[in-house]
This record gives sequence, C-alpha cells and structure tokens, in this order.
Amino acid sequence: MAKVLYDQTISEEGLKSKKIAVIGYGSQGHAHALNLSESGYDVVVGLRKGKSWDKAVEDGVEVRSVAEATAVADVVMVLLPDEKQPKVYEESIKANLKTGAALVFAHGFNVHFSQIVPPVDVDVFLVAPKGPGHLVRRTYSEGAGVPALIAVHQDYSGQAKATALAYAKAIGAGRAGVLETTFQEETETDLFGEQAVLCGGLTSLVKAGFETLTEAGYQPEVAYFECLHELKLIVDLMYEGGLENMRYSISDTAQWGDFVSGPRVVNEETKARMKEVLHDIQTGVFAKGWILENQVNRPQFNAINQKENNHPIEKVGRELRELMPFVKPQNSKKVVVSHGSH
Ligand SMILES: NC(=O)C1=CN([C@@H]2O[C@H](COP(=O)(O)OP(=O)(O)OC[C@H]3O[C@@H](n4cnc5c(N)ncnc54)[C@H](OP(=O)(O)O)[C@@H]3O)[C@@H](O)[C@H]2O)C=CC1
Ligand SMILES: CC[C@](O)(C(C)=O)C(=O)O
Ligand SMILES: [Mg+2]
Ligand SMILES: [Mg+2]
Repeated sequence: MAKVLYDQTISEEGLKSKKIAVIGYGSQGHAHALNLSESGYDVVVGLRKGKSWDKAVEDGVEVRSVAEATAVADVVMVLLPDEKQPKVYEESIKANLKTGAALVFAHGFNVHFSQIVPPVDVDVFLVAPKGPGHLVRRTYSEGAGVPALIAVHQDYSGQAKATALAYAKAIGAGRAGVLETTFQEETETDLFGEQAVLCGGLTSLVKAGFETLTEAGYQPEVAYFECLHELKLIVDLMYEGGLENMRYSISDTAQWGDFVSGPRVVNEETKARMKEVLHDIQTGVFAKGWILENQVNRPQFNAINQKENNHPIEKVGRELRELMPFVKPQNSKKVVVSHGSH
C-alpha cells in the first residue's frame, strides 16, 4: 500500500517562521488562507482590487497586490484559476519571487504543460487537496479535513518536501491523509477524475436518467428526486463505508438491480470512451483545447454553460429546493439563467 501520512507523523518545522502568500481568494484561496491563519501561520493574500479583495478584508486577512504579497513571502501558493495563472505569473509573480522561496500550486496543470516555467532558484511543489475548496474550509472548521497530494517538481532548498508536508498539515489535510505523487500523476488523474467521473461523468449520468424518465412521461419532480436529490444520500453512504456500506443500506431489490443493470448502462463501451478521454489528457490534446478556448474568450464554454443552466432538471430543482429550507448552497456563484424558449 502507498504510504499515507497523517498529522502525528508530519513535522511543522518546514513552515516554521515562514510568511505565506496565498494568491487568489476563491474556492481554494479563501480556504487555504483561513486554515493557514487558524493553524497559526503568518498569511498575506495577493489580489487585484475587486470582489475577492473586499471579501478577504471583511474576513480580517492581510491583503496586498499580487506583486507585493509575492515579494514579502517565503511561500507563494498560486490559487488563481488555472487559465489565468500564466499571465499573472509573468506580470506580477516571477520578478518578485525571493531566491529560495517556494512556488506552490494546488494543481499541476501549468507546470506539467509548461505554461509556467519557474526559475531555478526556488522550490516548486504542489499541495493538491482532493476536494472542493469550500469543503477544505468547512471540514477544517469542523475538526476534520480533505486529503491532499503533494509532489516536488524542484528542490532548490533541499527542504521542499518538508515544506509541502507542513503546508498540507496546516490546511487540515493531515487529518484525512497526505500522499506523495508527481506533477504528472496529479495533473492527469485530477483531470481524468473531474472529466470522466466526478463532474462530467456524473452530470451526464444524472441528466440522462432524468431525461429518460421525463421523456417516458414521468413527472419531472419525481425524476429530480430520483436522479439528483437522492444521489447525495447514496454517495454519503459510499463516502462513509464504500460501495459495500451503500449496498448494506439499500434494499436487496435495488442491489440486484445495481448488479444486473448498472453494467448495462456503464459498460465496456463507456470504459473505451474513458480511455479516449484519458489519452487526450495524457497527450496534451485536452490542455491545448482549453488554452485555445480561453485565448478566444471562451465562446463554447459560455454557450454550453448557459444551456446547462437552463436544463429542465435545473428548473425543477430550483423550485423544489425553495421548498426545502434545510437544503441550501452554503457557498454559491450566482447562476445567470436566460429565460429562453423552454
Ligand atoms: N476549486 C477547487 O476546489 C479546486 C481547485 N484546485 C486548483 O486550485 C487553483 C485555484 O482554483 P479555484 O480555487 O477553483 O479558483 P477560483 O476560480 O475560485 O479563483 C478565483 C480567485 O482568483 C482571483 N483572480 C482571478 N484573476 C485574477 C487576477 N488577474 N489577478 C488577481 N486575482 C485574480 C479572483 O479574484 P477576483 O474576485 O478579483 O476575480 C478570485 O479570488 C487551480 O489551480 C485549481 O485547479 C485544486 C483542487 C480543487
Ligand atoms: C473535481 C474537480 C476538482 O478537481 C476538485 C474540486 O478537486 C477541481 O478542479 O475543481
Ligand atoms: Mg480535483
Ligand atoms: Mg481539478
């Protein structure tokens, strides 16, 4: 079994007396900045003036420009959207990095695909939480944590791994497990997971189930409860005790249906498609497409996003959640919905 490290075996020495700049205050940024502060570290957030700046100030965090925060820091954690990192790095981070500082990422995309090429006189590593930033914050506040991967790309100081481990511990990952990997493995598995299973695979499965039921004449509300709402309750059981625990709780009828019908839906053909997705990630085809999409201001991204926000499952879901006061997004972006033809 791979070596998974926990709080008891991780030293805090690697971060001792270091000033940490967290660049960005979005999903991961706010979680790292607040968790690091509450773990006793000296944190400055690097931002441009705007919504996040105001929020960070409101949260009582020290905020400076990206250039200033970088210049005063021993550890610089880059938590900007992946597609924006190369420009901000070139304009505001690169020239301000102290010799011997650590340049850190939560995802290996830009280093692995050579969109950022760091100077030789800094440590470069990643601390990649295996969960959404808002949950990195929420679980930390509850005394728990989200697991994280660490990987060292460049070890100028000879202390890069120790610093990475101490950082992972400080954001709460040592409570759940910290595992060493490489930039390549983190980048490729993370992209694959979000595309084929966690986000892309799941949303496609949910929509296909909802559409199958509603196209057969069943009520959208019934289809919503069946294919989306109940998913959380089922996944919680898997999270707590694996597939076995979920199957313990469901009826034997459901378990028999799981065994005989699940593989009819997700089958060898699906796996072949998954292998194609993985191949595009490994060969850089996906990365190239995403970089180009951003260079032309995201026409496809925006069009698909708009269409998805108007899918009937979203419409009925909004209505039903209004009537369930205990179901509330604790952190959400405002969704722009166009009230078009349907
Ligand atoms: N989201 C997640 O849960 C996970 C993300 N990661 C990785 O973490 C990194 C951060 O992702 P995520 O947290 O989703 O990012 P977000 O999209 O949530 O980050 C947005 C933040 O970046 C700031 N920002 C954007 N552009 C600029 C700019 N030009 N100058 C200064 N600040 C800017 C925004 O400020 P403003 O308000 O001014 O726009 C905001 O504070 C990525 O590498 C991602 O792959 C890894 C694991 C999970
Ligand atoms: C699953 C999506 C993710 O990889 C994550 C929350 O871990 C991301 O990039 O946001
Ligand atoms: Mg991920
Ligand atoms: Mg990701």
